[in-house]
Amino acid sequence: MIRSIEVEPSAPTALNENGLSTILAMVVEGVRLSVSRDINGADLLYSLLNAPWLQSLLKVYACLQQYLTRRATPFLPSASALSQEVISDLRTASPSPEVKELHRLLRKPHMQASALLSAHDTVAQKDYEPILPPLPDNLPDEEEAMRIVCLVKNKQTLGATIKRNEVTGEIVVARVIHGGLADRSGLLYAGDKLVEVNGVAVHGLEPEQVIQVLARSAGNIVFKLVPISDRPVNTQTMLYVRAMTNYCPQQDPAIPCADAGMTFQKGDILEIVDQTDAHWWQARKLPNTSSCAGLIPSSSLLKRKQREIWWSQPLQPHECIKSTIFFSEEDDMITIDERCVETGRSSMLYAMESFNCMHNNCVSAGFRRSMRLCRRKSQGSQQSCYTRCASSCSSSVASPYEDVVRYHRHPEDGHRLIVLVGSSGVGVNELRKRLIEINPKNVQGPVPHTTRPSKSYEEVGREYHFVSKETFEHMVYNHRFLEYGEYKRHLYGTSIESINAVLQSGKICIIDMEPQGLQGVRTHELKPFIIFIKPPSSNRMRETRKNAQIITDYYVNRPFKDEDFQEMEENTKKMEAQYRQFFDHVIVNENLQDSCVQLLSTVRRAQDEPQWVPATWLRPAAQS
Ligand SMILES: Nc1ncnc2c1ncn2[C@@H]1O[C@H](COP(=O)(O)OP(=O)(O)OP(=O)(O)O)[C@@H](O)[C@H]1O
Repeated sequence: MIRSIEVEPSAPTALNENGLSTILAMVVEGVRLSVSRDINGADLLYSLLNAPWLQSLLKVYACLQQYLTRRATPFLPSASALSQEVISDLRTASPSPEVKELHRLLRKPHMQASALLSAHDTVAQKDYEPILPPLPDNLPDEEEAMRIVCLVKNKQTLGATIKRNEVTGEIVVARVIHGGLADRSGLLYAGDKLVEVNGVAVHGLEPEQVIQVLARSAGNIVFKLVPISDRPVNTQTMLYVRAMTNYCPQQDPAIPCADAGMTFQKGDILEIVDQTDAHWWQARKLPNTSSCAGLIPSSSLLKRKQREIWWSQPLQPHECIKSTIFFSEEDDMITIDERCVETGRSSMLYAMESFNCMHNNCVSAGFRRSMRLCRRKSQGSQQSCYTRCASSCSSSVASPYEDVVRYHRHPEDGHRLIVLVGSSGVGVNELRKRLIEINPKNVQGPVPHTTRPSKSYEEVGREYHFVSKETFEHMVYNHRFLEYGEYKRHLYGTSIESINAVLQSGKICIIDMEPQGLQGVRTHELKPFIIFIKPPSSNRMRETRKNAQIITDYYVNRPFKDEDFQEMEENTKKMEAQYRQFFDHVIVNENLQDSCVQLLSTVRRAQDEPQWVPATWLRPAAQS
């Protein structure tokens, strides 16, 4: 017969530190009575309630209850010293089993000075709650509600800026910098009115004079302030951006406080932690997120300046954007240096044929000697090949910050396109070729298109896709080429189809291209990972390129000359200055073998590890 177990009702027991145990004890007693009355299931319940693990849990619970009501204070601040004392006493004590066990326990490595007890002492000796000075008791009744804030000065800056209200003469906290001392204290807020700093009345003082008072203070800084009534709440979510321009607060006359500003360079990933101010955001530079944030101009502020300068520039035909713009005309503060290709003046001489890479389809495709020669010419003379213009070209150029997200390629997704960029002669082709040679099953270059007739030893679709001029021009018209050019009246180009063909075969596609084309290749379909190849110092170049040959217009190559190294260095600097924001990784090609290893591991990481990519690549619908 199943009957419910009845527990004698009793006066409600407060659930204090022993409350739960008491209730359970009563339940156990009730169940015990039920057992004696032979109620079905009571035996089981009784044994469950009496189980040792339940009793132990109750003890832990009771301890935690006690802990919640009491402040944790150390019994002594030097447990490790005491432990050493006990160990030495135990050596002379009678060797009972208890003494031996205690001795053994205290000598265990985790109890010794460097571990548990030492950690205990470090915590015990810290004073986490500095005693604040008592509130003055002679505060007049009519005075506004004041707050006394005491901050303990350390090596860190205060992390707050102040300004003076020119009408009232009041000194107000202008902004509290995220992660700074003031912010972490949680006691100072933007808008708080300062009344006194370390006992000095600040009304009517210049902000610089207040700073001097602060600088003089040693130890604690005591602020007397009228708190702001409505604290602004930062409800914005964290935003990550890639800087598309350089910024130096020290050269920015418009920044409210240069010392609170943060320098950044093109390509830096920034975590925007506060956008409350429409003009001045607070940001941290990744990967160092533990640091205090700094002030940076907001996107709209930079855009406005860009637009002002845009209209002051004469329009240049056939160019989407091609300008070197300065934020401040006087002092050269922010260089916004964008170029969205599509230049129309010169045709770049393009590919002829491979002279040295005819072994198989994988290696021969795309290694075009004459293309490298033409690029060298185009780099030297500032000419450019034709390149594809991104659909979002003008909008992305206008954005000083590009929204980015972490992208971790799913193993079933297509591989990311690997793009190598570098000054002519630096070793881009050599590295690309070697990567394909050591990984022919996994890595491949795209097969270029050409309008020239095929040679006897060439196979359709191996060295080139041989197409008619009409077909080629149709492809140009439909933006199907990443790069194309003309050489000896024949057209040559790298098409998106040929890249997709490699990617769809499940291989990693690797290309090299002129930096002017990077904007056009940065699409969500290709998700390119761009690697910049840099030369080492001229001296190291001289040493490492002793036996290297630079390709020439003739069939015979020649050794490198000092002028080549110099030119390479200059071109590298120019490329970095202009396109650095697009580089996901930089390899200094000093030792060829090391560079190959580095390239291989970088390519793997690009495919298998999370990377920052433009947010529009994962939300293409948002692309405008
Ligand atoms: N780290 C290195 N150490 C020694 N020699 C190198 C190194 N890297 C490349 N080389 C050699 O330098 C020469 C030029 O390299 P490569 O042809 O790859 O240049 P590139 O960057 O493709 O330039 P271009 O576009 O002008 O062809 C080649 O002979 C190559 O073998």
